[in-house]
Amino acid sequence: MASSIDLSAVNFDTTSFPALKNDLYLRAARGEEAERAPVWCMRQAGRYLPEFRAIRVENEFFKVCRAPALATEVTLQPLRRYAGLLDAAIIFSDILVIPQAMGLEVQMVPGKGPHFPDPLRTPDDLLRLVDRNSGFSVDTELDYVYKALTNTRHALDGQVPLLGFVGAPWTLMAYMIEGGGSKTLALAKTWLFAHRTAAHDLLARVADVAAQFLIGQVRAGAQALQVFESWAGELSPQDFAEFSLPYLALIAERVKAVFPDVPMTVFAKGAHYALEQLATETLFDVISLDWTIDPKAARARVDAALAIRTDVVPRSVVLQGNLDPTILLGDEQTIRERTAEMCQSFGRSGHIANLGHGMMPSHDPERLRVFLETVHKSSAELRR
Ligand SMILES: Cc1c2[nH]c(c1CCC(=O)O)Cc1[nH]c(c(CCC(=O)O)c1C)Cc1[nH]c(c(CCC(=O)O)c1C)Cc1[nH]c(c(C)c1CCC(=O)O)C2
Repeated sequence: MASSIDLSAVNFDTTSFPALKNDLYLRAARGEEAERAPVWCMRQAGRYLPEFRAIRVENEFFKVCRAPALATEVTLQPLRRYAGLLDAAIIFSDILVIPQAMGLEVQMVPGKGPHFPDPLRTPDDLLRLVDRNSGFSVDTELDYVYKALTNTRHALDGQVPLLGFVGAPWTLMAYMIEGGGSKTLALAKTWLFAHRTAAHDLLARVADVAAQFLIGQVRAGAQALQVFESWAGELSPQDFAEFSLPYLALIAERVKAVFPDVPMTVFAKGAHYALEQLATETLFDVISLDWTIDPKAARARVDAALAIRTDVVPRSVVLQGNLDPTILLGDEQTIRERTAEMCQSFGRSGHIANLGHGMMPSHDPERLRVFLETVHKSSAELRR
């Protein structure tokens, strides 16, 4: 199967792209009226799909990220399988391409996840990172992601919009110091409380790269952007306010200064304590929720926070989410019920349907189809 992909059949022309045929996601993300909630899934391309695993047999994870034809192929796999059911494509890549570009080695260990053989240990290790001052160019280092985006945008032929993404500074810092996944993030959090200046230095450098990278992704063809702060929930509200929020806000500000009309989503997993701040102190258009918060409560809190802010330009904030991904391990009847309840709970507007986190390798692809079909049906009924 993998060998049938022609690696030379690529198109890197960024001057013209096919016309968009389904703009439901973009309209919803901008807070415009939509006939139903658009739907897509985090990790919609991944190991739960046999066609993805088939590609991975012969191709190491980062090789797929770096070969535009392969990245395009796996990005399109869920679009093909769930024809007409997904309203967005997300480029196949990883948040860890930034630490790699900044000079750290990252391996993807089968069955274990990401592994940094030589992570940052002490503030002195910051000298090992390359940045703008050492002649490093984001656009050169990460050009392979731009090529994957451009080629994928052509291959999509306007079926749905193409999303680009980055990892947020705190989450990337945590990986760069922990060297992989961790239960407590004790090493990374040591920096917050023992090396506070170095922590801010690192966060600022990553934020700078992330903002430039997102701008480059739009130039390459991304039509909307998402920032993943997957480890926000490990921070107290006070520490989120110091070590995460300002960098999220900075990234959105810098991208919006160049591309004000490109919708931006923030997914700060576990940080529902910060909903009000995300809504009023950043320029993100969409806040993505995990499943630990009731959508109705989230909507009410965001709207209340926006209503009392008379000092900013009035804006609406769209919510994305938030079905617990493990519900897709349940029976079809339960998936239908819980998905319909979720749609109802988000209400008749301002919702992009998604899971509260990514697809898991143990998911049955047919259960995801039930979720997608149910969103189409219940959301349209709700708005009729
Ligand atoms: C934390 C994080 C990472 N990567 C990402 C995040 C943020 C989202 C989240 O919180 O889950 C983001 C990501 N990673 C991947 C995508 C592709 C696009 C999509 O959503 O379909 C996206 C958006 C592919 C991937 N990234 C990874 C895979 C599986 C690796 C493989 O094919 O062997 C995929 C499809 C590997 C990866 N990459 C990362 C981890 C922790 C792992 C291992 C996780 C696992 O075992 O499922 C870091």
